[in-house]
Amino acid sequence: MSALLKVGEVVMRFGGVTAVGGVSFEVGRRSICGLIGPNGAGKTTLFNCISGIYRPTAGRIAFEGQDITGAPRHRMAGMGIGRTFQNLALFRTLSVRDNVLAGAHSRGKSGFAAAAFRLASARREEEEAEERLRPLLSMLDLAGVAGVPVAALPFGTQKRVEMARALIGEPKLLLLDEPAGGLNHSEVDGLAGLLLDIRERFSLSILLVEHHMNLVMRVSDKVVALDFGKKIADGTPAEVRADPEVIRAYLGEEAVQHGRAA
Ligand SMILES: Nc1ncnc2c1ncn2[C@@H]1O[C@H](COP(=O)(O)OP(=O)(O)OP(=O)(O)O)[C@@H](O)[C@H]1O
Repeated sequence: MSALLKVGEVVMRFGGVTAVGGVSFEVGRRSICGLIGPNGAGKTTLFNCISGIYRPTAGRIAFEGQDITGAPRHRMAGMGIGRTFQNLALFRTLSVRDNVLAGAHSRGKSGFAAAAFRLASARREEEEAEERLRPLLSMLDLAGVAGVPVAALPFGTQKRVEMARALIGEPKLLLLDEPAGGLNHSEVDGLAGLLLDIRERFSLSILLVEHHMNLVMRVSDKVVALDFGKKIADGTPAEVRADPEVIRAYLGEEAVQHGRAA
């Protein structure tokens, strides 16, 4: 079966800066792919190309066999691609429940006009979203804070709200930008289990940009490593961890000579 996501020779330049210099990789169906690399390697830029925030300077991105290169970000949820943001993008004064339901609206197929006139199709979509809401909140341990404004919640909880908002649209691909950023040890442990559960429960694929190496290596089926905008490794976590280029990128030449793993 063909890959869910195919990134082909993607280039992204900002003026004279080549942030991504011709990167290709694939994400398989129902798989978890970690995207790693030192600061400035091009991870977020590539992520933004995939999620429609940037139109790549060159290259092709295909999702379920369809060319989505340069497709606008507001179409992503409808196509089956959900994402979270490094610095969270929630409606801070709204409740958890309303934030999560907002994710269902961005995916809605009946469109703005139908919603505005509350046509039957839009009403049905709302009812379906309400039905998905309860099990989703309980899976993400948010049921007890459903009515609480997001701003009043700890950062780790807010991150789960963002994940729930992406999941209520029932994506086939979930893009997570540094989900472990700002979490403590036990929260990262919980996150690892949660990501594996989400993959099983929703039969989806996850592409995750993450600095927390332990988490990436624990949950990923494969890992893609970038450095200076180029792919330097692509393989199982064990292969990538032992790759001399990866060790050099993270720890420098001396570490390679001493055979230290990243
Ligand atoms: N909008 C932009 N304009 C100019 N240069 C940019 C822009 N965005 C990113 N860059 C440059 O592109 C390179 C890659 O940046 P990017 O943020 O994608 O790396 P990253 O791997 O996500 O880094 P980090 O781990 O620190 O988030 C860097 O040199 C960065 O300075």
